[in-house]
Amino acid sequence: MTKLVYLHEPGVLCNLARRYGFNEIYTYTGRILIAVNPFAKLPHLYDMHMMEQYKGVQFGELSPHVFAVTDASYRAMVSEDRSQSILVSGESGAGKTETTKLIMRYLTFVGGRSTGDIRSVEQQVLESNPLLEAFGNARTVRNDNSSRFGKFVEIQFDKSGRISGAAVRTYLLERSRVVQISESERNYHCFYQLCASEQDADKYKLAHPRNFNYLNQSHTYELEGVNEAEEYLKTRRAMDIVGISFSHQEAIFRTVAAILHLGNIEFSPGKEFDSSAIKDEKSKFHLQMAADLLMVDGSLLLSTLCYRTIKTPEGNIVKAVDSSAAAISRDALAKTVYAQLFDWLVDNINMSIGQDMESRALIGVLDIYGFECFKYNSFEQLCINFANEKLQQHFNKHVFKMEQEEYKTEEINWSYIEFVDNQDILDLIEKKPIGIVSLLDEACMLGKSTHETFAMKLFQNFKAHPRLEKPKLSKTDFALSHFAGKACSMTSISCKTCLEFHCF
Ligand SMILES: Nc1ncnc2c1ncn2[C@@H]1O[C@H](COP(=O)(O)OP(=O)(O)OP(=O)(O)O)[C@@H](O)[C@H]1O
Repeated sequence: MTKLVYLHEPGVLCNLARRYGFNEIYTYTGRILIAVNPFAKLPHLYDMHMMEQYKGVQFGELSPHVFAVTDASYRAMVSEDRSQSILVSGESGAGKTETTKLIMRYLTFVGGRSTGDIRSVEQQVLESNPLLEAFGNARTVRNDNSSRFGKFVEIQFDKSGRISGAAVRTYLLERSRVVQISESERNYHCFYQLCASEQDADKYKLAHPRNFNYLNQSHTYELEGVNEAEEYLKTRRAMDIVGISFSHQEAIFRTVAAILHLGNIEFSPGKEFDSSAIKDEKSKFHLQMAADLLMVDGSLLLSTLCYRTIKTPEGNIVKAVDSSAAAISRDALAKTVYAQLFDWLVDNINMSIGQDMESRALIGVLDIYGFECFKYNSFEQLCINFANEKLQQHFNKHVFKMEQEEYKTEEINWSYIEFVDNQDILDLIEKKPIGIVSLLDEACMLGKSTHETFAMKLFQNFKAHPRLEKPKLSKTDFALSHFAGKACSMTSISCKTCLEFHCF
């Protein structure tokens, strides 16, 4: 890419398209590898012969390839005795998860496990994939099996450069999906698998997904070519492999079923002003089911949803909430329980794979959502885009700031590269005591905050901030101007995210 005469967006796109036309899906921009998803199996690109070709070869000597990047990272770790990271970023369906798997395969090839274990780390991490996918993947408009969480896979090495352990760390699980799904999309796969599981579905009083509010909002139940009952058995098998006991497996699916029943509890206005009550007999049934499955007291669960406790210096005050607030509490509970279940699963996977706490160095592969900008954006998009701004800052610091400092000290003659520093937007979001996150924290702590009061406070504090905009027709939305794309040091894409404020 850097050899192009005109280094601008049309030139870059044309170059990528022409190379793609010759089945060249990889292209370098300096040390960055751009991959264009082939959406076709290209086994010759990834076979043993290919891995052998790239092993130990100087970066840039052979055609651009994900193995070359991984090899360079491995060599740097061994020669500099320092941990390395590979960032895999892109929009949904771009091929991040596939690329992460290829990186792991290559690392196992060059650093094969030292302990004589028959199952390689790659195998173990891959074997845990069906489990992570059942609970962390869902159908989106872009991808039938879209990962709805970020993942940092750590491959740990001993002093001789052999793999000694691994761990998976997950980030930013899309919790909102548990209670809310858009048209043509689905909730997490595990819900549909359990509904199709026949005996277990009967045991937990489940039925077709159309009967559950958390699954029927999008009217999309099936995935092409997927048999949910078979997938359920695969998930169970993956749990066996990871070493999750039968009783724990039962507890996991009890929790999944409880969430579905929780979603069917509806509220109506209570007798007193601003209070709520359970709506009807059907809701009562689901409340009792949810309580039984979660092993809690049904009436206590109901009062937890219909009342809130405010802590004051004089003691706790219990206050009734209206039916819409009770429904928000119900959804918050469902999201929290699901997120905790997911984290628990990840911990179990890590115990099974085996981490090496004393590893010499590691190679981390970060597979994470790129910038997101939908028609309606929520707190989750704010977090995802903030994470991307942080990564961009890290990249700027290492590729531009530090590199150029080094040129300066070594008195190398070069022309200074202009880059957009995104520190201002990071400050806007994270600075204490006044930044978006601090103001949100404050709003959540004050009982009387509303979307309007939060927005007002935000605009009062950042009246003329170049990265913050007030959309014309709304009193509660705000827009952030993000910067992405500078990673290629040539494109600069401005992404505006309108965020509706939600109190969590
Ligand atoms: N290198 C590749 N070779 C062949 N097919 C690929 C390759 N990379 C991606 N694909 C195809 O693209 C699909 C989507 O890829 P993947 O799931 O890795 O995307 P993603 O970027 O992780 O998406 P999401 O963010 O939604 O999880 C895969 O199921 C696969 O069919």
